[in-house]
Amino acid sequence: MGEVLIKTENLGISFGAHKAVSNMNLELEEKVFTTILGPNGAGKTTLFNLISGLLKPTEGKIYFKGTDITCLSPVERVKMGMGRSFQLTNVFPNLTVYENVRLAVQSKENIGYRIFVDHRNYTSINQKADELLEKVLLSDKKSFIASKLSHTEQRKLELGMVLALEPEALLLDEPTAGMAIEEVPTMIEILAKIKKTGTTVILIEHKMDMVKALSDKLIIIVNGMKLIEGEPEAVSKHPEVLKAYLGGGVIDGINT
Ligand SMILES: Nc1ncnc2c1ncn2[C@@H]1O[C@H](COP(=O)(O)OP(=O)(O)OP(=O)(O)O)[C@@H](O)[C@H]1O
Repeated sequence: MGEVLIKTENLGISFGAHKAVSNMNLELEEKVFTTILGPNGAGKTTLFNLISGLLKPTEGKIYFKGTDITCLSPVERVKMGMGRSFQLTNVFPNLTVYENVRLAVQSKENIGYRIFVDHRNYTSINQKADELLEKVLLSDKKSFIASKLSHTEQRKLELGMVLALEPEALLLDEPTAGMAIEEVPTMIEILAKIKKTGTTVILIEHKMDMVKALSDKLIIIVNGMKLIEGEPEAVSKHPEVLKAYLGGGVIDGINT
């Protein structure tokens, strides 16, 4: 078992009388690709919002590499090594693909506001930007204006920008949302490469091809609570999971 990177202890949040996430105890280990599954409204995105600091819990604690981060801001969590995609909100639409990624690399290097910078730094930034574009299969779109990209390409760009922050833990909320089914394999290819580098990925995803191809571990959430977790094969055969999803089709195909 690897080191626990993210841990939640009795984590919960209520919106008025509604408990969107409750009594959530998770241990997410480094280098493990974990997929969070659950029906619509189960609390998956809310859980991500809690982990990444966009929402403050009404109960419980969150730890990152053993440090209590419950009260830290999202930016402080990013600095500690947590990366999260934000559904295209971080892409600058009027800049080129290359400029977008360069800016993300620059922000990581913390030299964004320096006027006089050794040109060797720029060479290294350019090199990193090129590598990232290759990783997300966008090298051929480098000079395109971001707003002119297809939706799928924009999702890839967004991913490249999050990767520029070199996160140890990468939280991805439905990276294939809005994509045509034939475009899913390219996202699987990109995430498989990221997985190979040893990045810890926590994914929320409904597309079962993707879940099956990448997950080492599944966590099923229903009504804001963890129903079960474990290896995909075992989880998909668990009677409680079959009962919870009977007719829902949410886990169709995991064990085929
Ligand atoms: N800011 C908020 N205020 C009030 N209720 C909220 C808020 N955010 C989420 N909820 C509620 O919490 C519940 C969980 O929502 P959440 O978006 O986390 O579900 P989800 O599992 O991500 O669903 P989906 O798969 O549809 O994205 C829902 O009932 C939702 O309406």
